[in-house]
Amino acid sequence: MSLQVGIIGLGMIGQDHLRRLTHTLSDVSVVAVADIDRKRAASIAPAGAELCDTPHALIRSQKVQAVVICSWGPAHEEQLLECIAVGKPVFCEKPMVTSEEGALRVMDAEVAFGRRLVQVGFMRRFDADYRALKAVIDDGSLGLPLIYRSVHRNASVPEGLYTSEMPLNDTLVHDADISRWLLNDEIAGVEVRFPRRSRQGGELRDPTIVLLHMVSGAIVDVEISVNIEYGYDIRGEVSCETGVAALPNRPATVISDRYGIRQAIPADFRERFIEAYDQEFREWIAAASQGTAAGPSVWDGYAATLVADAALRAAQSGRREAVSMKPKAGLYAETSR
Ligand SMILES: NC(=O)C1=CN([C@@H]2O[C@H](COP(=O)(O)OP(=O)(O)OC[C@H]3O[C@@H](n4cnc5c(N)ncnc54)[C@H](O)[C@@H]3O)[C@@H](O)[C@H]2O)C=CC1
Ligand SMILES: O=C1[C@@H](O)[C@H](O)[C@@H](O)[C@H](O)[C@H]1O
Repeated sequence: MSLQVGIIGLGMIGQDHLRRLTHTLSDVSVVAVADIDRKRAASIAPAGAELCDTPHALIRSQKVQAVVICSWGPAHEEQLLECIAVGKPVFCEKPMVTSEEGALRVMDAEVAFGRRLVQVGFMRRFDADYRALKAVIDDGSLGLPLIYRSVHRNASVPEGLYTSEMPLNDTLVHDADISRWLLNDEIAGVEVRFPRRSRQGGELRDPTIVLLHMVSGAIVDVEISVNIEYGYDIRGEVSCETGVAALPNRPATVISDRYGIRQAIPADFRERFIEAYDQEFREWIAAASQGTAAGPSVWDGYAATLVADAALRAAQSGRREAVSMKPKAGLYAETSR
């Protein structure tokens, strides 16, 4: 029987995930939806799906075996805690939560439950190119990783809705997570620098440079630019002791014509990571069907939250700010790597 899923939040990414769960992937059916914008939910709900008045009603619905959370970040904690309270597997979009205290509450609840239920939406880990890059680092043929450059460029962000804090507490979480995963390391400290401001973003403080100091001593430098205009551009390059491994540009048709040689650039994350999101959900469906979760865990969501908090502090202080994690619970021993 297919996994009966309920989706909370049917905005941009919720609709994209609804499409893949209803049209692309197998062994799954969307049986319920909820959104504080009821009209939106009603207009988007697939035929036959229950339109729930609240996330609470969706999570408690007898029909729903597993939950997908695509609401705004500040709503995630309450919804996650409720899923854990009823023992339902849950996929939660990033950011997992928006405070360290919130991350610890979710972690305590899952640890007390005694089994992993939560997968966090760090889709880069499911991307074939990032997986190939990690395989090269892990096989050790280039020696130890020393420096990782992570470039994260968005064509644009919604004016007025995307604030100057968001490069650090919304966008950076992907680079922080992929750095930990690629380098098999944890983040010990964070520095933030602001280069010349781009005129593209109006009042927005953009771009941003973040240095992530890893426990091993490796350093990650992250460029976050959110108004680059030409497309969505994600790059990564790992300098190791005896070689360099780089993430390829997205394979796309190369056009040669009178303007030169051109390769299309993805418009946004939905296009660039379309297969990664599909694979992320394939693996989620497989684990949730067994009543559990795999992939990026609450521990990883907690790590990303601490890094976001440290980055916000570092932006204020101009200094390196420490990231200090609690000891890892046994439940998360097998995850992250
Ligand atoms: N992994 C990824 O690449 C991406 C992740 N995201 C994350 O997904 C989440 C949603 O982002 P978007 O779809 O871009 O936002 P959005 O604003 O387009 O959609 C959010 C939807 O959730 C609903 N909502 C908000 N609070 C709610 C609540 N308490 N209960 C029920 N419904 C609620 C809103 O009415 C709206 O329909 C965010 O956490 C965002 O960071 C977004 C884009 C890409
Ligand atoms: O999660 C995402 C967005 O919320 C965020 O705003 C973008 O910067 C990221 O690239 C995208 O993956």
